[in-house]
Amino acid sequence: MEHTAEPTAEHLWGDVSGRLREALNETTYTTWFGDASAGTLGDGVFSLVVPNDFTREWIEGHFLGFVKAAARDALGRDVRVLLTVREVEAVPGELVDHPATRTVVEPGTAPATATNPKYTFDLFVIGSSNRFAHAAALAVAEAPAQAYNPLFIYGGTGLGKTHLLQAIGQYVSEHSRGFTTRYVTSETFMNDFINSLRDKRIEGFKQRYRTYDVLLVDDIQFFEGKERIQEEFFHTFNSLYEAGRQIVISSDRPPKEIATLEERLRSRFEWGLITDIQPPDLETRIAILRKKVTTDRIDIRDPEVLTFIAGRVSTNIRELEGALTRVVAFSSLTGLSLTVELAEQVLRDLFPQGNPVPAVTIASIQEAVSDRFGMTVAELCSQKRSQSIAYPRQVAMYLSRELTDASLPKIGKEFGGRDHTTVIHATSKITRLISEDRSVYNLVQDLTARIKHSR
Ligand SMILES: Nc1ncnc2c1ncn2[C@@H]1O[C@H](COP(=O)(O)OP(=O)(O)OP(=O)(O)O)[C@@H](O)[C@H]1O
Repeated sequence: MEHTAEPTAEHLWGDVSGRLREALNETTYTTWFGDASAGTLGDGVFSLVVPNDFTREWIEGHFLGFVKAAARDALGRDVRVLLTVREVEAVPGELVDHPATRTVVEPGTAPATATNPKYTFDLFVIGSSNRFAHAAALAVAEAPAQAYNPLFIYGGTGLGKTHLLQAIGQYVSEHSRGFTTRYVTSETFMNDFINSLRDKRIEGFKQRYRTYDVLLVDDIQFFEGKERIQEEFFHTFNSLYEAGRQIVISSDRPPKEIATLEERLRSRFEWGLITDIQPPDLETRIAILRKKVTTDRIDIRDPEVLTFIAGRVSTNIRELEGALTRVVAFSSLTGLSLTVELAEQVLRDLFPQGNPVPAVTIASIQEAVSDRFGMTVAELCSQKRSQSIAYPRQVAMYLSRELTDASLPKIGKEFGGRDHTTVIHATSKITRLISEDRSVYNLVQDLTARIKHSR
């Protein structure tokens, strides 16, 4: 860089990022530096702003030398490089699952769970197992508070409840201008309530939750045994209902099976429509994989590969998608073509044919992962955030999400009482790394095989 005066931080970052791009491969660069931006430059210190602590720790652990060297080359002298984490604030009215009261971004957590853009009606595959739930959700989205109110959708893990709830939210936001929509997990609702009590802002909480035109509450079974929050939800429900606003609720079981659900709340849920989602049949599973292949632009020439995967993974769509991801990752990492034989090789240990596999527990995953990394389960679940512990923890959270029935809040709780957004962050990060980094892919494959065979 030719300069006489001190360049700005932006100029320096422009130069440094160009050098990093050349030194690292494109994927690595995008993964770790794609969201970085220039901070400040002065007094011999260059600060670089990154989106979260996970990225900060990873860069510090792996690339700090690179960044320093690139900055030295660009400036012609040494500077200290300081990484800082970007502050994120919730945007009022945005369709996010994020308690607006919580502004502190915990290290290692995703700041806000922006609604997944893929959770739309267009990308939801209809089959006999979900036809009715889909039709009810669409009717509600087209005419909030007119078709079915409340709409209660229940079904086993990974069968598309969150997808449908968020599809309603996105549809209303796009088609009914002026309508306010909020998607929350029941855990977020509860945390929001608790924080408002603590901060003496309960009026604000009530005002907010009681004025949404469409309120979508996911995984309501989390309210089980929590009387105070059930009472608050009861009042929220009544206010919304009386004001002609739409409420949509999901749960892993029907209201009558949620033990200790207050009777008056249970009967409110029965005012509207209760519908279930069942595990998809083979045809639907193949159609879901086809849709995913098209959406993600995956190049699969042999259609038998999808039939094979759909035949192996039968109950949980999240697992089904996970199986596809692994097969595709293995093929692209090894350069081998995507055939049924390759899929069979990748899935052999993970989804053995024939004998039904007993359920995997979070505890068995924690044991296998901590054993592999030479640490104790207590350390794995501790509050420590160093990279050497955070990474195994994220792998274990990813496996818990993929291989067990546990909900996001439940997984967070089992890993030292963490927020469910931490689990979302961990799973999306590891999902991405699996297809980019052979060692991560191998690790996840080995661990899965070990966990499945240890029972
Ligand atoms: N019918 C469908 N068509 C396309 N994709 C689907 C369908 N059903 C589920 N999926 C996909 O399967 C994955 C799991 O679905 P989702 O998260 O909505 O399940 P869930 O029922 O909310 O599970 P949990 O109770 O564990 O939260 C998502 O990636 C979702 O997009």
